[in-house]
Amino acid sequence: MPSSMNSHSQKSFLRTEVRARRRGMLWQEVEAASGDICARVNGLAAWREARTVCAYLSLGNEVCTHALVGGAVSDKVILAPKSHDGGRMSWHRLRDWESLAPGMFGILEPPESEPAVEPPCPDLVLVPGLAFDRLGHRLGHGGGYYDRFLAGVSGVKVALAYSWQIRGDIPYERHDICMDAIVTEREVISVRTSRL
Ligand SMILES: Nc1nc2c(c(=O)[nH]1)N(C=O)[C@@H](CNc1ccc(C(=O)N[C@@H](CCC(=O)O)C(=O)O)cc1)CN2
Ligand SMILES: Nc1ncnc2c1ncn2[C@@H]1O[C@H](COP(=O)(O)OP(=O)(O)OP(=O)(O)O)[C@@H](O)[C@H]1O
Repeated sequence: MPSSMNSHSQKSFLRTEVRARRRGMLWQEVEAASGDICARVNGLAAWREARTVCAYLSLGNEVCTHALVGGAVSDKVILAPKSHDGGRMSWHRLRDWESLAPGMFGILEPPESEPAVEPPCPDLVLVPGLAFDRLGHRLGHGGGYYDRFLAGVSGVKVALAYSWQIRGDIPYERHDICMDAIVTEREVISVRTSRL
């Protein structure tokens, strides 16, 4: 990446590269790695002990959260987001998979009948992203959705990523919120061990 770029241009440059690589993954790769990643999440005390979890619902070739989240709806309060204009998300109880329908961005969202939980106060948040570094910096799609939300969250922030999404060259800015851990198919990267 050209080092003369400012962090805004560097982010756009990296987004294009990472999106293309992720779109090129085979579904078998997505499934296999997602299974390994979710098994690692299941092994974390922070996950097992969490009563309320804010979880992203995966789209396309993102690390698939459907099995992990679907398996937890009976013993945790799972909150899933609805995206709104202006980079904001509201969080709604996920009760059953059948009631979900694609919303903005084509991502599955809870129905209008499910009221927003405000504030959501999660013990743990499952965070999506395009790329991360080992210090917990995150590159997202650029809407500021997760930065805005996470700025007010005190629960443990756990990102899910393929090991190739861990890089040393993530541009970051003051508003970017760091992850507490990043779980890949190969390892759990604990940025702040005390929180896991
Ligand atoms: N699952 C999920 N929910 C999220 C995010 C996210 O990254 N993942 N976002 C985080 O900010 C916000 C929405 N922003 C988004 C912006 C662009 C794309 C997108 O273009 N995704 C795919 C294409 C998906 C497909 O295959 O149809 C891509 O990366 O190629 C997704 C979400 C809020 N909710
Ligand atoms: N806490 C915040 N309050 C207000 N604006 C914010 C906040 N965090 C980020 N933003 C704004 O959101 C925009 C996008 O930020 P950034 O490029 O870091 O997004 P991202 O983390 O890649 O996106 P996303 O969270 O949607 O995946 C920026 O213009 C930034 O100023």
